[in-house]
Amino acid sequence: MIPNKKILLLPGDGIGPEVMAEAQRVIDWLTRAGRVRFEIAEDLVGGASIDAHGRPITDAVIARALEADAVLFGAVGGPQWDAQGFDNRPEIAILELRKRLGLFANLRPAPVFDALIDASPLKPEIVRGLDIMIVREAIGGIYFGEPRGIETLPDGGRRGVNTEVYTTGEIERVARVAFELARKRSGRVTSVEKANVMESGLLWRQTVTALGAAEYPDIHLSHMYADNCAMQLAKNPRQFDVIVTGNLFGDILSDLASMLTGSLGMLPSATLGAADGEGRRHALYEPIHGSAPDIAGKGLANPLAQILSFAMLLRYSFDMQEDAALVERAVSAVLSSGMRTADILQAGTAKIGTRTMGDAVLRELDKLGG
Ligand SMILES: NC(=O)c1ccc[n+]([C@@H]2O[C@H](COP(=O)([O-])OP(=O)(O)OC[C@H]3O[C@@H](n4cnc5c(N)ncnc54)[C@H](O)[C@@H]3O)[C@@H](O)[C@H]2O)c1
Ligand SMILES: CC(C)[C@H](C(=O)O)[C@@H](O)C(=O)O
Ligand SMILES: [Mg+2]
Repeated sequence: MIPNKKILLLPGDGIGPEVMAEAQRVIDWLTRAGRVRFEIAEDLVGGASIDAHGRPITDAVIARALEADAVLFGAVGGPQWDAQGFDNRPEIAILELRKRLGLFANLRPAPVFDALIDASPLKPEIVRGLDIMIVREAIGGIYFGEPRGIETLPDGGRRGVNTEVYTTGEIERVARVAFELARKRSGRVTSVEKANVMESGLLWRQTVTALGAAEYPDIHLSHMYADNCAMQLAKNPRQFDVIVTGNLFGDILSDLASMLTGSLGMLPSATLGAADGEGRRHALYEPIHGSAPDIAGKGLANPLAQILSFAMLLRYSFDMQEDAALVERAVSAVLSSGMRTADILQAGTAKIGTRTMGDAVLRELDKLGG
C-alpha cells in the first residue's frame, strides 16, 4: 500500500497561525471530500519556538521537515522578539529551513486575478491577464556569503559586513529552473542582477548567457539591471514572463510585483530543492508576506496567499493538478463574488476578516467540487 503523504505545518508567528488555520480548513475539506489523504503534523518555528525552546528552530523540527514530503510554512517574526539578539531572531527559522533542505529555487508567481484588476495601482489594460513568475535564488548570495558580521574598529566605530557570493554551479541550477519554466510558458526569461557594479552580478550574467546558448537556444533570454527592473515592473510589467534573479533582488522585486496583483496578501510561493534519482525533492511552500505584526491577532489578515501556497504544494510536490486547480478556482470565484479583506479593498466592496474569507473559499469548494 502507498503510504500517506506527510505534510508538516509550521504556522509561526503573528498572522501566520491565523492564515494557516484557513489553509488547514481547505486541507480538511479536500480530505472530507475523499480527494486526498495526508498525514498532517504541526510544529513550532520562529518566535513561538523561541518562547517554548529558546531557539527559533530546533533540530527536531529540521529533522521532521527533512522527513516530510512537503512543508507548509506561515510566517515568522515580530517586535516582541527583538531583544533576542540578531543571532537568535525568529527569521533564522526560515533561512535555516531553506538552507538545511537545500531549497535553492524560490518560485514566486504574481498572477492578476480578473476580479482584482481594479485593485492594482496600474491601469486595467496593463495588468489584465498579467502573470509574472519570479524565480529567486534562495540559499546563496548576500544572505549567506562570508565574511559577515559586525566588528568594532580601532577608532571605536563599528563595521557591518555582508558579502555577495555566487558560484557558477549555484547560478546554473537556479537558471535551469527558470529556463524549464519558460519552456512551458511564453519562452522568455529576463535575468536580473547588477553586472555593472558587482562581480557576482557579472558572473551571474555570463553564466546565464552561456547556459542559455548551450542548452536553451529556443528561449529568448534578456538581461536587466535590478534597479531598472524595479522601475520596469511598475511601468510596463507586460514585458516580463519569467524573471530569474538572486536572493536579495528576488526578495525585493517579488514584494513589488505583489502590488501589481493588488496585495502582498495574495502571493504564494514554492521553494524547491534538487530532485533525487527517484524524483523526490524537498519543498517548502509559504506566502511571500511576513507575520504582519500591525494586524496580528485582529482577524484581519488575508488568508489567500497561504491557501494558494497550499495549492502550489498540491501542484509541485504531489502532481495533484486537478485538486490544485480546484482550490485556485475557488479562490478566484470568491474574489469574483466581491469578497475582500482590507488589504485588497476596492470601491463598492465590503470588508471581511480572515475567517469569513476562509468560509467563502469553503463555500465555493462546495459549489465547484462538492
Ligand atoms: N517568510 C517569512 O516568515 C517572512 C516574510 C517577510 C517578513 N517576515 C517578518 O515579518 C515581520 C513583519 O515584517 P514586515 O512588516 O516588513 O512585512 P509583512 O509582510 O509582515 O507586512 C507588510 C505589510 O503588509 C501587510 N500584510 C502582509 N501580509 C498580509 C496579509 N496576509 N493580509 C493583509 N495584510 C498583510 C501588513 O499588515 C503590513 O502592513 C518581520 O519580523 C519580518 O522579518 C517574515
Ligand atoms: C523573513 C525573511 C528572512 C524572508 C527573506 O528575506 O527571504 C522574507 O522576507 C521572505 O520574503 O521570505
Ligand atoms: Mg520578503
